[in-house]
Amino acid sequence: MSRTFLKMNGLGNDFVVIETLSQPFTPTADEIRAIAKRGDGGIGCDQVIAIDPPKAEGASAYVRFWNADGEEAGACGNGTRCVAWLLMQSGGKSDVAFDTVAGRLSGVMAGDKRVTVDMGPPRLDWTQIPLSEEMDTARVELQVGPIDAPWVHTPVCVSMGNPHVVFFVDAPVSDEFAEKTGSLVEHHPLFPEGVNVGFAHVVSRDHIKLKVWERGAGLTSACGTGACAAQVAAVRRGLTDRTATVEFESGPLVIEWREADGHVIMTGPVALEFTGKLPELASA
Ligand SMILES: N[C@H](CCC[C@H](N)C(=O)O)C(=O)O
Repeated sequence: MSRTFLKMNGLGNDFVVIETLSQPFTPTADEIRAIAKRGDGGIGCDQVIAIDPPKAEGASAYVRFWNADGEEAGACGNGTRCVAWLLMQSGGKSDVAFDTVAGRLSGVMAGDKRVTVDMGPPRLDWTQIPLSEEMDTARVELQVGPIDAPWVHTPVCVSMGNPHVVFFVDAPVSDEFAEKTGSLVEHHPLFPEGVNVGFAHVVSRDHIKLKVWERGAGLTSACGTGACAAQVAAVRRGLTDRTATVEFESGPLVIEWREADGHVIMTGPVALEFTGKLPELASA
């Protein structure tokens, strides 16, 4: 039986979203890679997302994320907004909650095709990123490039249910720089589960320009959890106030690291590109 999918994106970070209510979806890594492949028979996306039946009271669904390289990811902020929007649209609701491996997330409508999601609290201890050795995650001993003149150094690490390392840079970086440097850091031994690599330029106390090299997906147009991590990192360093616009070349997200409960609240757009039928998958 072939499955329907929805092709969606958040600021160009794109997803193949599969509803598995009628038939369980247990893809192999190869099958995820085949779906995510751009061209050569693939649909092409940064992440694949499955919306499964709920497992717990109060949740509308259980949601799983895979990167284009076939590996599961614990969180996906732009994807979370897209899933929240889909569940609210199909349920005729203006708010929704669903579960992921990283915990319960919730969303509310914030305008036409705009969604605010509560991404939960950041995890800040070295064991929660995780790092391979004990370190102060607000000033991580890591540098990239020549020893005496590193290209980037002393980042902040934050987990939003997935690992992020944020380097603060004096000016927005080029795609080439993000690819060269991000690909070196993604699998650095300091990050036993790999890491998403953000390059954040703080414009003012409420404005960050960000570019992210994503674990398992490479350079993407935008990264929601990366934006959350960059804002948390900037607040930890005293560089921004609690709410900031985190701007990608493809557009902005508004991120608040809420004082009251420590949760990170993200607001941004969702886009539905098209729907289609997945090619027959052997195991899924
Ligand atoms: N694009 C996603 C991030 C996916 C993170 C994934 N690359 C990982 O391995 O954690 C977002 O909007 O948050």
